[in-house]
Amino acid sequence: MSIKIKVENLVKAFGKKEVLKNVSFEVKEREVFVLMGGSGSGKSTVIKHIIGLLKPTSGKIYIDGVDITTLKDFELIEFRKKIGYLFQEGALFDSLKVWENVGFYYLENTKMPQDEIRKLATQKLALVGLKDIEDLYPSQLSGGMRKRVSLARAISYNPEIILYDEPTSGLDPVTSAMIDNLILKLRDELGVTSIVVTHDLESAFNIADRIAMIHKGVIYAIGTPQEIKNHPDPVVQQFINRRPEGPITEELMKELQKSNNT
Ligand SMILES: Nc1ncnc2c1ncn2[C@@H]1O[C@H](COP(=O)(O)OP(=O)(O)OP(=O)(O)O)[C@@H](O)[C@H]1O
Repeated sequence: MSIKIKVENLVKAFGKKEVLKNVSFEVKEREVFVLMGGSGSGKSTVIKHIIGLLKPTSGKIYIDGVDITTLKDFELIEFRKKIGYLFQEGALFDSLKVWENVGFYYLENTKMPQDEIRKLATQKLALVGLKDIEDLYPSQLSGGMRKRVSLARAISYNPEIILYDEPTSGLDPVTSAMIDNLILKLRDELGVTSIVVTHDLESAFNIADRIAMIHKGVIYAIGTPQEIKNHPDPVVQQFINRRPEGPITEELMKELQKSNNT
């Protein structure tokens, strides 16, 4: 399988704070690649670079062999059509109806008649298990429904790559399982390549072809779900077994002490 996304020596600093110290990984075509790590470890920052919303301090990001960090703004806009992005907080437009949110790309960028866009929105909504909500506004939906509407929007223009930022957070277990199935269905039926940022360990182990753990600004561990389960490193074991005590907590306490003393 060919390499769809390659992140090479990605470094990102916000002011003096270096969030990503040196992140490198490759995602193969049709792969479901899960990125996990503690809060604030830089997962969303990584995927914002892949869609070109952030520019690296240094490093390269290749999509289909093209280094997107060197693209001009108009080239980047064209390139983004390959990529669907499910924002962590959903990011729906409150003043637009559900169908307009889902069909936003077509309303903004094409001359497609409105009734066709609406039909397309209905189809995408059905894919995420929603119906008869086209004319509602986001404020009239539950959190889980809003998340699924965002997902319907992310898949509206049939992207080759989908970046999911915590797709199952705030969802009930059944809806979460449905989203997991949808991620796999998009891979199997449409050949989509996915990067999924998640804290939901059950979902991660269910859907991942490979899992990478980001810690201290680098890719700390990477492998198949089985390899990660059997990983000998105590940091990985503390994380995947949700243990409150261990090296991650100890490092955190040391950092807190250090900042209290300065
Ligand atoms: N635009 C920004 N300006 C300044 N700091 C930022 C910016 N974006 C992210 N950060 C910082 O970078 C760090 C990583 O943030 P990021 O959102 O990537 O983490 P995350 O791993 O996705 O966290 P979570 O799991 O809590 O969503 C955090 O300390 C955050 O405050």
